[in-house]
Amino acid sequence: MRASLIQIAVNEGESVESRRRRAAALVREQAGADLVVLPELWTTGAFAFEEFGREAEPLEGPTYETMAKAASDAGVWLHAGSIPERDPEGTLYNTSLVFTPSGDLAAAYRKIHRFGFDKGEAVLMGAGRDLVTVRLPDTTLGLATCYDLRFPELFRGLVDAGAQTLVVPAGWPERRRAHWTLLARARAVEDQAFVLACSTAGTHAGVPQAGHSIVVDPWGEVLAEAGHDEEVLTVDFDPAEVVTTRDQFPALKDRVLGLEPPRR
Ligand SMILES: NC(=O)CCC(=O)C(=O)O
Repeated sequence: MRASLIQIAVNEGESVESRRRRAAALVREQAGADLVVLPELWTTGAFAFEEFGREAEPLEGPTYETMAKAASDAGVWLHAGSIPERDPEGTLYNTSLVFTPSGDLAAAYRKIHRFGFDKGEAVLMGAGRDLVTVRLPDTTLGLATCYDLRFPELFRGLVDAGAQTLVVPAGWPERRRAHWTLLARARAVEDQAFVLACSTAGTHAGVPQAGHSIVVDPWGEVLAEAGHDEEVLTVDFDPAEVVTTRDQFPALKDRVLGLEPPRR
């Protein structure tokens, strides 16, 4: 299976419309890949909080339309990263879109863990509640977004729902790049799954982005890692390795659930 992670640069000098056109062109260039992945909130930038309300779209808005067409033009499964979605009641969500090679929507995932503590995304956006998996011909994707990477229980939920390839679009800052790489590898090792983690390049809202999109195999080995700037990271992997790893080192079967809290 071939996956291409588009580590697009999100800089303030470029309009959302220009970046949307550029992202679509980059997706079309990946014809021949099985799966193409874009990062989190690449239209606005994940830290450009003031843009969320201004650039929010209905689910089937301009980014949806452009990406559906790009997926069908390229004939690829497309995880189109996430958009600031405005639902019919006016609530904003950080929503990922996955399209089939025919350009139909296969899944939408609203980010569950919002970043920012008492500001930014955490106060501007609503939280998703639903785990989302997507069945591809050769693997099952489990969807998560950026800050979700810090919450292993979400990923265990995805594994329990059948996920074998964990896809994590992000707008991760350079300041915490070491966490990004460490957590991507940790999720791969503990869940015995492929991790495809696609971040942004560039600088927006004064926050330099980490880049360093990364693909990790179920043994925790890094199959490919991008540099700091915009690039397309392409990797070939065998999704069946999830099954062999889980068979040969069946640690997931040793999970003990429902432990008692300490007695005082
Ligand atoms: N957009 C995000 O979720 C940023 C997450 C982050 O910076 C971190 O977890 O650290």
